[in-house]
Amino acid sequence: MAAARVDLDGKPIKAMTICMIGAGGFIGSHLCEKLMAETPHKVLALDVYNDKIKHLLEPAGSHPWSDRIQFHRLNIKQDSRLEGLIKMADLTINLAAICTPADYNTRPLDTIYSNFIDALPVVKYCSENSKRLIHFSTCEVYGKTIGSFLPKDSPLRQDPAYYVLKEDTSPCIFGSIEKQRWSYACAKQLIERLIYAEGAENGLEFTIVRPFNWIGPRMDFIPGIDGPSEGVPRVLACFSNNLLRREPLKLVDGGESQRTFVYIKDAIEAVMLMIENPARANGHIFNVGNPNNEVTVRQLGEMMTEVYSKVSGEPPLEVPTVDVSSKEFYGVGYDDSDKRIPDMTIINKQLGWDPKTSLWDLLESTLTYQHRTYAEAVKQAIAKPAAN
Ligand SMILES: NC(=O)c1ccc[n+]([C@@H]2O[C@H](COP(=O)([O-])OP(=O)(O)OC[C@H]3O[C@@H](n4cnc5c(N)ncnc54)[C@H](O)[C@@H]3O)[C@@H](O)[C@H]2O)c1
Ligand SMILES: O=c1ccn([C@@H]2O[C@H](COP(=O)(O)OP(=O)(O)O[C@H]3OC[C@@H](O)[C@H](O)[C@H]3O)[C@@H](O)[C@H]2O)c(=O)[nH]1
Repeated sequence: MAAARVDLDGKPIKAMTICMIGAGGFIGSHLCEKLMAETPHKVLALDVYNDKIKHLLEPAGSHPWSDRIQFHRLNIKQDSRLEGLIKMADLTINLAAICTPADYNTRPLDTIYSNFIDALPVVKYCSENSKRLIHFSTCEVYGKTIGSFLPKDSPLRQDPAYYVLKEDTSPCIFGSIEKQRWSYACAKQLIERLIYAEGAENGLEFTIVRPFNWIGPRMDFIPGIDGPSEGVPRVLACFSNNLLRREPLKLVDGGESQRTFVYIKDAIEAVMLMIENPARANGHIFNVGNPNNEVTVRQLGEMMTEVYSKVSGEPPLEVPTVDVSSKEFYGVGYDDSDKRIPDMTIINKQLGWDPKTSLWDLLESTLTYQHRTYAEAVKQAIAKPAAN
């Protein structure tokens, strides 16, 4: 298996050691799984939690990859082991971040520290030790589309030039400072600029990834089951929680915002190409999303209701959705990206990557997982509310 691996230019791929920061999260867990199952690479997995990668780590010594993955429980905010681990690796991948919108306006300081200040030493150690860095940014750096500022009935709103998001030409458009929603996007933008400058001035070999709503199994948590009862995760987990509890799905401000969703397994293929094709990936910023999977949040809710009914065998609620204001749901300072369609030209040209999975198919496999993993626990929690 390992001997046959070649890169996009037909050259053999050498086994490498990867320092993966935030390896215990949603994306990290899928990336670790893929690296263990299909490559000879070693992973130094850094995180404060490891629940989502426990199946790869335990029981110790029982997997064919046991000697290729090592978990290091550490907080990159304050841990002197960080530089040593980066030095031991050929490549560092930084996924660590606060990246849940409910936090951006309610914990703006933690959000800014996590996405900018805490990422600084990682960039510095990579630059000083001449180590390659793949840094996870976000599609939120684009903010709002130019088209959103046009009059509602302007025909220009139909012109892709006013809404398709391109790495090298689209501006970054955020709301005013009191709209603290943008604390995250702004911090991510500044760390992107810093990494880019390290590349330009000090020769840092970097790749920046801008994920566009990657979704799939193990994303976030179900409140009161494997996360805090009052916690507000991202939309996939919010809607899954509502479906599992047979509650109407809450549509923020009418559910009019639009998103494109990409299946985590498709997106991980793109990251693998970046890891194994440094000559094609270095110095680039890549959108990673699925422009064909665009829906409004309302349409997402309707589709998830239909798919969940199919996979669970339960009929949908008579009133499947309810409207809620953003102030009520997220608090003051919330704002939203109106529309997010990634331009795919650069990733397609450099890495030949295209997403494959339709929204219906990715929801079917993801909601089958949600149902199998959580339905019983949710039922028990509902039956014994006092114990929770
Ligand atoms: N999932 C998406 O669609 C999406 C979209 C845009 C951007 N991103 C970016 O991708 C990255 C990963 O996202 P995810 O969806 O896997 O999120 P996640 O929250 O599931 O994973 C992040 C992981 O980082 C860890 N972490 C955070 N701070 C840390 C610290 N100080 N020290 C050590 N570990 C720390 C967390 O414990 C968590 O396991 C983030 O940078 C996020 O901004 C993700
Ligand atoms: O229960 C809910 C949850 C969310 N929503 C809406 O659904 C949309 C998507 O919300 P999500 O929480 O998934 O997150 P967003 O797409 O707004 O941002 C995400 O995008 C990229 C990443 O950087 C982050 O993971 C996150 O910031 C928003 O319009 C939100 O208002 C609901 O209508 N109801």
